[in-house]
Amino acid sequence: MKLRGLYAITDSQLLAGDKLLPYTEAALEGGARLLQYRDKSTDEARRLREAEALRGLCDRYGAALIINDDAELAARLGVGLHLGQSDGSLAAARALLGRNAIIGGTCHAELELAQNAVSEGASYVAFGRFFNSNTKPGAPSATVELLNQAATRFHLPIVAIGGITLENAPQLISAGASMIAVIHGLFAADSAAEVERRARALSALFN
Ligand SMILES: Cc1ncc(COP(=O)(O)OP(=O)(O)O)c(N)n1
Ligand SMILES: Cc1ncsc1CCOP(=O)(O)O
Ligand SMILES: [Mg+2]
Repeated sequence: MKLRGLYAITDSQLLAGDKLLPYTEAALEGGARLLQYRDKSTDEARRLREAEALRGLCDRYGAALIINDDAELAARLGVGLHLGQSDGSLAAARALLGRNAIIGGTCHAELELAQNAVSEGASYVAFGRFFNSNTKPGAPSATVELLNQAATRFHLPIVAIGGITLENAPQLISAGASMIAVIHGLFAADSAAEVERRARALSALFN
């Protein structure tokens, strides 16, 4: 699958109640190509159930599901994985999930972290946060200039994350982001119809 376009990431607070499935379906209907299940809870049974439901949705829309943090869950479902710097080894995840799995790594604002991720077999490297983030305000901040440098140096998809909206996304795409990963700017919405509208507008930036 070509890693380009909107990368939607779930949030257990924004999607509380019965919103997880209708809102993520709306994001997929609007054009999201990757969907990350990001749930920090320890309720294994619920996490498995929700991730299975999201895998079914992604299959229907020709998108790919990525599990945040949890290599075992990704292996169990046969889907992709995103790992941060403290979430375990990318190389071990690649060995576990196989050569075709989509595996991404957080690189904050450091090209050297991206170099390591590439060496360990990452499918994409993620930089950010680029703007003020409601979801993760304390994440290290990255600049558009860094994105330019990364795009010149690395020949694999580059994901930008952190405070991304329809207004500020174009500068990241111009600087070389292959995907924009969005939580609040997509899912902090009053209705599924609004999520779909936002996803469509964000996806159209890649046309
Ligand atoms: C696409 C993408 N990029 C970065 C992150 C952040 O991962 P991490 O640093 O492990 O932080 P948490 O998301 O686990 O809180 C991500 N999840 N997705
Ligand atoms: C997980 C993560 N890592 C860096 S910023 C961020 C949060 C992105 O969410 P939002 O789009 O709401 O800023
Ligand atoms: Mg993590």
